[in-house]
Amino acid sequence: MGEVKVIGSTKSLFCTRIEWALKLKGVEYEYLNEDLKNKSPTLLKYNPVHKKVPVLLHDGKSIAESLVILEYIDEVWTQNPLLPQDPYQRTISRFWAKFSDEKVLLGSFGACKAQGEEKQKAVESAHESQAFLEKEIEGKKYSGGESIGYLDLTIGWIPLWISVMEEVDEMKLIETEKFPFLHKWSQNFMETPLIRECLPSGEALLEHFHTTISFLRSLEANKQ
Ligand SMILES: N[C@@H](CCC(=O)N[C@@H](CS)C(=O)NCC(=O)O)C(=O)O
Repeated sequence: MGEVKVIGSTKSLFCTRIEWALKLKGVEYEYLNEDLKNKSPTLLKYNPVHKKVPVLLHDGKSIAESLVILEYIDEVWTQNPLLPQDPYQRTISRFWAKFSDEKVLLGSFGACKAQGEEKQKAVESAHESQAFLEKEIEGKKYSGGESIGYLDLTIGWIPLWISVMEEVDEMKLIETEKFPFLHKWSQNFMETPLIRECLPSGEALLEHFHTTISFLRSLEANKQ
C-alpha cells in the first residue's frame, strides 16, 4: 500500500513507537536516520511546524507527531488493530496516552534532571503521575487486553528509558514494590521479540542521556 518512510532518530522513544506499530502491522518501511544537530532539508520540508522526529511519509504525504502517526497507521493498515474498537475505550486510550506523554514522561525526565532541593519534589511529582498509570494498568497483561495496543506502544519507553534515567542519576524512579503492575506490564512488553528488536542499545542511550542531562543542567546553572 504505497511507499512508507520514517524520518527518525534511533535514540528517540517517539520514533521507536512508530517502528513498533509498523512492525506489528507487518508494514515494510525505509528508515531515514536524522542527525538532530544538523537537521536535513527533508525533515524541515516535511515537519516545518515542529522540526522534530518522527515524521511518517506515506506515498509522499507527511504526518508528524508520534501519537497522531500511530492513529494514522492504525486507520490505514487495519490488521492487528492498535486502538480498541469501542468508541469509549478508544477515547480512554487516547486520554492515557496524552497523560503519559505530558505527565509521566516529562515528570520522569524532570526528576532525572533535577538537582539539589528540587530533586525530592520532582521525584514525588513523577511518582504521583506514575501512580495514576499504575492504577490504569492494574491487572492487565497489556493495556487493551491480550495483545499489544496503542497505549502499550505509547508507554513502551518505560522499561528501557526509565532504567537509563535511573542509571544516569543513580536513583530509583519506579520501585518494584511501589509499582508492581507497571513492573509486570514492563516484563510482558519486553518479552515480545519484535519489541526488543527496535530498541536502541542501552549503552548508547545512557551515553546520550548523560550528555543531554549535563547540557540541560549547565543551561539552567547559567540562567541563575
Ligand atoms: N510530541 C512529539 C515529540 C517529538 C520529539 O520531541 N522529538 C525529538 C527527538 S526525541 C526531536 O526531534 N528533537 C529535535 C528538536 O527538538 O530540535 C512527538 O510525539 O512526536
